Amino acid sequence: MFTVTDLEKRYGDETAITDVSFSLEPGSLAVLVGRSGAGKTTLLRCLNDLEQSDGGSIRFDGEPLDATDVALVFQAGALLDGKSALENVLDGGLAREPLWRELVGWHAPAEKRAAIERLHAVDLDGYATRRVGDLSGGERQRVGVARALHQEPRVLLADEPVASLDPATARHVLDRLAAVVRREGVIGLVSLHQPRLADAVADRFLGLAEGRLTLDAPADDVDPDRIAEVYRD
Ligand SMILES: Nc1ncnc2c1ncn2[C@@H]1O[C@H](COP(=O)(O)OP(=O)(O)OP(=O)(O)O)[C@@H](O)[C@H]1O
Repeated sequence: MFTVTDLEKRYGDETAITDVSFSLEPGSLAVLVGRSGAGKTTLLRCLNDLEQSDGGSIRFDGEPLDATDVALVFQAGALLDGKSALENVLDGGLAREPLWRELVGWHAPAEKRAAIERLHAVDLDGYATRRVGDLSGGERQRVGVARALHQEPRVLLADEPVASLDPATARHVLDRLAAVVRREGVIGLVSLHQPRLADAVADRFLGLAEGRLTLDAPADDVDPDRIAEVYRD
């Protein structure tokens, strides 16, 4: 169980998030919703250790979370365009490999097999040797998901992973992400701005309003009116 308790983050005098507490189960995808400025990115950055929180705790099965347990899905633009899809995914596992292997571009066969399996999981069979710079937005975003999975995280985070995609492509990327989260028993937390898409993939909803958690419920118990409330002034 992934447990966040009383998390707080301030920027100077401004409180970005406060009193944020929730728990998430392995193998489920939680969707984080909220208006612009509600604190979604701040929360995800605190969970990924990109920001130092000002209070509260983040634990996994009662133990403080190790930064290597958490992976953030790279935005498509953060991938290395000149490298192949497979090389970008392999980069996700660099922490497990000696530096010299990366320098000479040689990866252990087991790592390569695992990386190819990650590409398969996001429907990118046959794309291993394609240059990422030549892929479409949806394909690149799926490489980003495969790369994050190759870190073998316990917690997978994504900040608006489909913001720049058309609705059908966005749905496909999210469906693949949800499927691997469920199959691999990872804890998934993604922020989304499109309530319809959120409804299609979420196992649980978290909603932030002005830095406070105002919604935390299984998706089956949340109707569109309840989500609209999170966005209300
Ligand atoms: N580095 C920063 N320095 C100062 N204030 C910040 C910083 N980052 C975020 N904030 C403030 O914290 C609050 C929460 O911002 P955050 O980016 O987390 O919101 P968000 O819900 O992700 O918004 P959006 O949907 O627009 O991305 C906002 O008031 C924002 O202006």
